[in-house]
Amino acid sequence: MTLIDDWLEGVRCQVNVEQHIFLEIVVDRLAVELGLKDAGASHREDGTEPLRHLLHGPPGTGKSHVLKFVQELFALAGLKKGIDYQFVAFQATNAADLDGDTIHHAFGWNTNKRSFEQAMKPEAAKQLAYCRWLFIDEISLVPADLFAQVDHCLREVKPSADAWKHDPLTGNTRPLAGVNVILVGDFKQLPPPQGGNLADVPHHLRVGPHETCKAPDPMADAGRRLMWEDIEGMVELTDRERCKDEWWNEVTDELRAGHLSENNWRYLHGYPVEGCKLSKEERESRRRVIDGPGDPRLREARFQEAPVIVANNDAKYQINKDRAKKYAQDANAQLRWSVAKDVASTETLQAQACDKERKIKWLQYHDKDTGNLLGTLPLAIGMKVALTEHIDRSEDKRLLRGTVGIVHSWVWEEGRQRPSVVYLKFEGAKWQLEGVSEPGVYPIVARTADWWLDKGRKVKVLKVKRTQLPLTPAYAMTAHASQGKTLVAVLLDLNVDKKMDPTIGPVAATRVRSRHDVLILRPFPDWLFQRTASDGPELLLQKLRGEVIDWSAYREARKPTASCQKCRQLLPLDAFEHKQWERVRANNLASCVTCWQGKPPSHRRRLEPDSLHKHKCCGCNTMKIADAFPRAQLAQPEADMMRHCLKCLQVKRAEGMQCRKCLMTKTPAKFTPSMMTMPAAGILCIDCQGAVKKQTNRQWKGFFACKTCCQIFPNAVRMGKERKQVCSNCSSRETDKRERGLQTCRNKGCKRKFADGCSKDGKRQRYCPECRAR
Ligand SMILES: Nc1ncnc2c1ncn2[C@@H]1O[C@H](COP(=O)(O)OP(=O)(O)OP(=O)(O)O)[C@@H](O)[C@H]1O
Repeated sequence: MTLIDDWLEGVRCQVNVEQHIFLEIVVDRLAVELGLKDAGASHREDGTEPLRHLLHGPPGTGKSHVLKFVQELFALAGLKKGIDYQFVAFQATNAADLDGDTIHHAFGWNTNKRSFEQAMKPEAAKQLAYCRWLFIDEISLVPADLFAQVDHCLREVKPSADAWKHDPLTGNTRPLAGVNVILVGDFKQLPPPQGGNLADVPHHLRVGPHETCKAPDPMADAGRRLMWEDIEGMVELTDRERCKDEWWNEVTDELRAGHLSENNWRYLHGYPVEGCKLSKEERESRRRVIDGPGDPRLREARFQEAPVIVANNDAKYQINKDRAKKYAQDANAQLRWSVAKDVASTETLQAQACDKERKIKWLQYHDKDTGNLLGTLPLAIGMKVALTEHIDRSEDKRLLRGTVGIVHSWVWEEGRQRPSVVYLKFEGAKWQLEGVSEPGVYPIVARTADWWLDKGRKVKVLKVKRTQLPLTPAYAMTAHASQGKTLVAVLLDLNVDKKMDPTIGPVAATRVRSRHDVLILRPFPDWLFQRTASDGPELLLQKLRGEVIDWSAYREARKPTASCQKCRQLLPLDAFEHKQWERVRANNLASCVTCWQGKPPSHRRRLEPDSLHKHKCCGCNTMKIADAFPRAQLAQPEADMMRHCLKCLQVKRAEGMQCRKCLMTKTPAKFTPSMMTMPAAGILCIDCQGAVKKQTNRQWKGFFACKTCCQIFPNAVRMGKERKQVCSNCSSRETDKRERGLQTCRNKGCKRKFADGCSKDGKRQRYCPECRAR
């Protein structure tokens, strides 16, 4: 038994079973590489291949926790951090928590640019040339294009002589240049704000082998391909270690799945729940939405210091300022404002007046627009502040962006707008600087950064230099910044914009150990957290678990196909015009755009967001977009339990359909084609349709004639008002909503409604008066 085997046995009591399985895999690979074990004796199928694994699990299952043991193991094995192995994360705060580095710094890249041409700093390239292990934490936040760049750079810097770079059988360079890469995170948490989500389905799987169109972002697609094809295995952690509160775990699981139940939503708000048998105390403990600023729970010590987790930077900026003022008031400390100094460049001075008034306006700009330096920074002794820049990357200190400290003291000369130095105290730090009285105290001085007034332009010209302390009050943080953290208590704002990713909710709510550590600052609508996120993460996990995925069914669910009556080709829905696809949805023959217009379309039809909304088919149990279902199936009563997609209906009804009038089961040939898509209660055979037609109007009781398709149906599928009766096949959004005398402007960017009118030559106007005037 080797030393590392002993170590593995020793840590068994400090990690759970699943975490131990992961450590066993790492130990196994390490033993093979160190020559302590023969590759043939490895537990893995192919012991000679480098390890490319994913450590996945919901929030608080101890993914980062287990990485600390890996660091311990590597130190024991004599591996050097930064040379033999690297622990990296995309966000500086996650890197600091891990005692690691940011991906950008480890790879020596500039943070502003992302391209294959971006040159690495020579020192970073030298270090990576020896690297055998790369651990990337919070992988869901890593942009797909950046991951492709990681692969590209590793291939570049690894020397050809590296024993692991090439596959000895094929001679090809291995993915990620043969480095052992462990990705750690949860793809059901927040995706990166830009650069593409790694868990999204790669282009070739999404469009299928017969499509020739290129991926919209080839670099992001390269990253996704690497993730989907070259990461070979996964260890899934499921035991919640951070939070043992069962009810709170149930709520966060519901938020995560996008199915917040009505009962739990009502409990959170303190609304009555029908049939609730819980004790008064239990119900009260479930009420997490506060009554208002006067709620006594806000005065509890843990919530006085708790950060507010918000969706975006604007809210963070405002809350930080307000709470800094409140802190100074409550602590009876003097609040002083450090005012930034802005110096406009010559180009800016030539372009606009940079007088006092303008500069005061600049001070109110968001720090994200002003080089991460606040215009006015509130400061009080004892106040919590966070760094907005990396201050000290040294191994023992790791004072990276986002690290929180407390204002210890400052040197502020009379009449100056900024202190010359602010001393911050970092709790728990063991280091002590020379000439400083206490451990963990670090001097922060003002920095200068450039920002641009014309930030949105391709070539920025209007530069301003800002000097300010790289600090911000630390009373609020975005959900992105909170990901990966364990916090004592949090205040949440869940009433987010509907355009925000719904995963904001579960990420923010899972930072604490129990429901008692959370307060929600205002009521929120339940539907915000009843929206499912993209299906990519679940499919990726299925693939890594080794489950078989039916990709053609996946494609059919996203983009149903139909054959064109003229060219007889099987084409996706965006190859048909809207009206023609509506015919497909009613099981009628339809023509593709090319055959309909007589020439190929200049572009594919863009689908309406409503038609992309997914529904579950009760036949094949697959989530499919609305356009994959006949309108009649979506419009029927209790559609959730009854609806069937076009494909399932065709299979189901091929054998026979029962007529509602004569109650006989007949072959589909005895019905008009559109009867195939009707709910069972709306089916009438051709003979019975004829029989009803022959009756006088008074005897039509129970039946009606559709005003659009003129067929006779049982009343069960009647839609619309008295004089506009249509069948549920023909009912469409537009029919009901169209307003008489108004038409929509054809300009795609406008789409304004305007009163019908004709031009002087008698032709109907296509554009609204504003667009015509332009
Ligand atoms: N086996 C364990 N025994 C005791 N405590 C544990 C164990 N595993 C994790 N923890 C504790 O649970 C908390 C959450 O762990 P950790 O931050 O590693 O979770 P995570 O899966 O990385 O969460 P997130 O997805 O939010 O980043 C930490 O305080 C950690 O110390």
